[in-house]
Amino acid sequence: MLNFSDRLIDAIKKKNSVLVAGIDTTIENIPDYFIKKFYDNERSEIDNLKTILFEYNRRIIDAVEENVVGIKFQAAFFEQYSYHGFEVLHKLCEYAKNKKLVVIFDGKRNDISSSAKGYSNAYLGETPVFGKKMRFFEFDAITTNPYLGQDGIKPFVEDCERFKKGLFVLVKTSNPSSADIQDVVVEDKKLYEIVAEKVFEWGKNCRGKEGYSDIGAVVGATQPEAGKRIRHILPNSFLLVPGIGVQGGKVEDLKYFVDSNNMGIIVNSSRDIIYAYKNYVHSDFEKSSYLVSKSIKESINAAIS
Ligand SMILES: O=c1ccn([C@@H]2O[C@H](COP(=O)(O)O)[C@@H](O)[C@H]2O)c(=O)[nH]1
Repeated sequence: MLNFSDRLIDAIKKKNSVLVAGIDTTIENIPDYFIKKFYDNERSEIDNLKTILFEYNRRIIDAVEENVVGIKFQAAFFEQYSYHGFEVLHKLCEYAKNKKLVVIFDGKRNDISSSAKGYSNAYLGETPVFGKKMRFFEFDAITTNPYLGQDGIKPFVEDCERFKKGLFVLVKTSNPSSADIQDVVVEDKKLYEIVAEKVFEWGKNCRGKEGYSDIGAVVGATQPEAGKRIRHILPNSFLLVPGIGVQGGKVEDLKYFVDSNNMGIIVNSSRDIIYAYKNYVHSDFEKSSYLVSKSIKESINAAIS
């Protein structure tokens, strides 16, 4: 099997898209007509929740697959429904994977090394069970928190090497308070620059045949200045860039995040795509999500070409 970065490059070329659709769906935001269609009074509330959450997101995936290179599943939106949500996440991950989409688990996980290994087993690798190895999820990549340093990251990096998976380490996030900690200056450098240097170190032995590392970084689209700096520190890493649209990140600024080949980024959009029906003339949510994802894909391509 190819390295994660090589698989990602192949998928980008095939789709002519660096857009990733984010699945951040809550039941409250699913259109009433869709809920009515699938809600069955004979079923339990939990069974209705699972059915409707799966059926809505499955249709979103079908609607956008032509325009996106992958799907990013935000853990929080499944965790809020406890293990019922995780059952749906499991099915959706498999569904997207069968469509040859790159699937990312956005869980921002990490801990001390023994616990980090548990996370990595779950989402990237295998979990030992009664002397056998069991694989529970088929994600291609995961987002991680760098705060615990190298021993927390190592289990993930080892599984990336072993199972040809990818990692996106939080370096500079898109939220308004990201400066509180990430911009703190330590010995003339901002903390996020030091984290980016660590990402370079952690990823320098995990390169695919195209020369890109399988260990990348999350950098918010709302942070073009940081994007420029981080690209300089990480010339051969993929940047996962969330924050366009609702959060205020501008597609035109993506030119600061790409590498010298105008490559090396994937760009996430969640709410603009999954709830496109709210802003669109089409009452049909699938058509709305299709049209919005097509338009975002085209505007990104124009901005980085
Ligand atoms: O810095 C970060 C890291 C992660 N995210 C996640 O991306 C999506 C963004 O959703 P939109 O609806 O497109 O704003 C969401 O899942 C965040 O948790 C981020 O926004 N910024």
